[in-house]
Amino acid sequence: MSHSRRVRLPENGPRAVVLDIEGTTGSLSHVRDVLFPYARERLAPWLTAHRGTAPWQQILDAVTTHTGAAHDEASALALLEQWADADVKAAPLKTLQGLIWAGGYAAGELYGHVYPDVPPALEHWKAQGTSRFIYSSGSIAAQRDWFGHTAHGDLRPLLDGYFDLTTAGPKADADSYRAIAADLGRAPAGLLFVSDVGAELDAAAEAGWRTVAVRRPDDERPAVTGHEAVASLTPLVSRPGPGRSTAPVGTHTQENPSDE
Ligand SMILES: CSCCC(=O)C(=O)COP(=O)(O)O
Ligand SMILES: [Mg+2]
Repeated sequence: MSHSRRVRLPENGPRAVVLDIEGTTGSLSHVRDVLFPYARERLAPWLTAHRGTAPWQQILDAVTTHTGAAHDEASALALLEQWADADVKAAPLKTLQGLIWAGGYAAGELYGHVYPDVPPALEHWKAQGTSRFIYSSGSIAAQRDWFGHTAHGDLRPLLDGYFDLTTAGPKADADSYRAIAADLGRAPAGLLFVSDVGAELDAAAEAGWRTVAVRRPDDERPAVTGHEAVASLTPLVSRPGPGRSTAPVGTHTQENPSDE
């Protein structure tokens, strides 16, 4: 893996960094070994407990829309369980996982794992005038809960907005990065995407974005190739920037509207 000093944010013009969660800002194993099982064992109980309510109907409608075929609770549950078991990034599952996890955070049973280099990196970019966004397959509600419940405190004030499958599209699709750039009103060359997944980075690069691959030391998967690579966010913030302020614009889910 390279830890090259060539990693740089754009020198001029609007600048924003878009960060992945699982495997990048937070631990892959925490998502897969804690969050996913927590939701998996509660899929059926959640549907039973919420039967007939608006959120229950929203999930059934989402499964119907996603598959193009009508589903009742039993057939929707069967699909949701299949998707969960295969880690399929299907929006209806991601929405339901987020609803279930919300209960876990509220009960103090869950927390969002965030690596210690992440808060100072976000602080640095904020001070530098670089906008900070999250793009994850997890629902926006799940992303907010994750960053709102970390060992480093509530990190949401350090973030300008969130993108997910429903607002941007699949993460391995270049059109999703074009959609985010359009939403932010920014040229792709002024955007940096940081992720642990090569296919996502390839898609962002295809859309004209700058890319950096992350492979955390506790992550045993093979290194991502074809992109600048780092083991933490620290190399990305080692250079003092000119500090040009860039207000987020567009229809993305925006945090801190006065924070620019
Ligand atoms: C707290 S967000 C949960 C992450 C998740 O559900 C997921 O599938 C991981 O996707 P990512 O795009 O963050 O790698
Ligand atoms: Mg990831």
